[in-house]
Amino acid sequence: MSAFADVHFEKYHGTGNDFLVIDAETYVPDRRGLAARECDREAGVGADGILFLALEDRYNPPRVIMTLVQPDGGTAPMCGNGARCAGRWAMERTGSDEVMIDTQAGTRHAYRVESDGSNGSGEEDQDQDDRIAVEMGEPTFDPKSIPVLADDPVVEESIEGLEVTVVNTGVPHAVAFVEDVDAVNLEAVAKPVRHAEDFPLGTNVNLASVEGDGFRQRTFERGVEGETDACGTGAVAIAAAARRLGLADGDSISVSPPGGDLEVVFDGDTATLIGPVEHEFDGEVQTTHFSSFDP
Ligand SMILES: N[C@@H](CCC[C@H](N)C(=O)O)C(=O)O
Repeated sequence: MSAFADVHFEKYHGTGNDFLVIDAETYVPDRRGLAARECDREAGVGADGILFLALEDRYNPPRVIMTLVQPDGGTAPMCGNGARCAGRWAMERTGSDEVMIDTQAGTRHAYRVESDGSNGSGEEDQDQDDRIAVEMGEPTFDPKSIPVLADDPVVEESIEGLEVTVVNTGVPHAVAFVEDVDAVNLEAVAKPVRHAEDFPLGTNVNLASVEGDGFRQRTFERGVEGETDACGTGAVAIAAAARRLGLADGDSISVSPPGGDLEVVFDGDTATLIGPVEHEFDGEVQTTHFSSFDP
């Protein structure tokens, strides 16, 4: 026997990387099924994943436990833009300007970076104009931590015909620097790398090209199994790989995916991801409750 229940969601995006946010207090028996159905851009609401967020507001700063369920039904240990959206969600609920986010990749500090108001926005919109920063930890090139099957760090090596540098920024990323990200068929070059035997858990695949002082970004995401408008861990991966290859100096690196502009700031080797987050709209989706008891 089964019954339907309405589940409230809030839709957020960070530079176009979009998520349904569901309060983890809401009982959703089949999170995988809900994500597969509702992330579909034709049959469902459409999103790059569902963030189930459990707020613990008795702490100061408040804590949030973040679980990202992706459209393929799997969970990811970390999501940079998801964490920025989770940060905004918790800040809206608590009024706090900083929160701690518990992810499978570790606890991350998120905080509001106030807008200087120079875009002429009125007071009411000021909060939405503020950017959200998340401290992302230290990117690692250690093969075992990525994981990638190699004895030494994979730096500018060919995997499935693409010259990549491989780094973990909470999740695995392969980064290829190319002349022009738009001149490459991302899907065609990324899929073989995404599924290469070198990566026991698979990998996300990024293309980057130099633009001005920063980089343009295109990312093929594991779990979405397609290109997304932005990827935060991918932006950090591009910045970390660029520093390692001597393509960037300075502590602040701008990375621009199709959905907007991100900034990656290094303090030593520790990276912070900064960018806009928007609360788009709210709605209801249906979930199915199954019961084995049939009177
Ligand atoms: N969009 C995310 C990354 C989400 C996880 C990734 N698809 C994976 O499975 O590793 C981001 O902003 O970092």
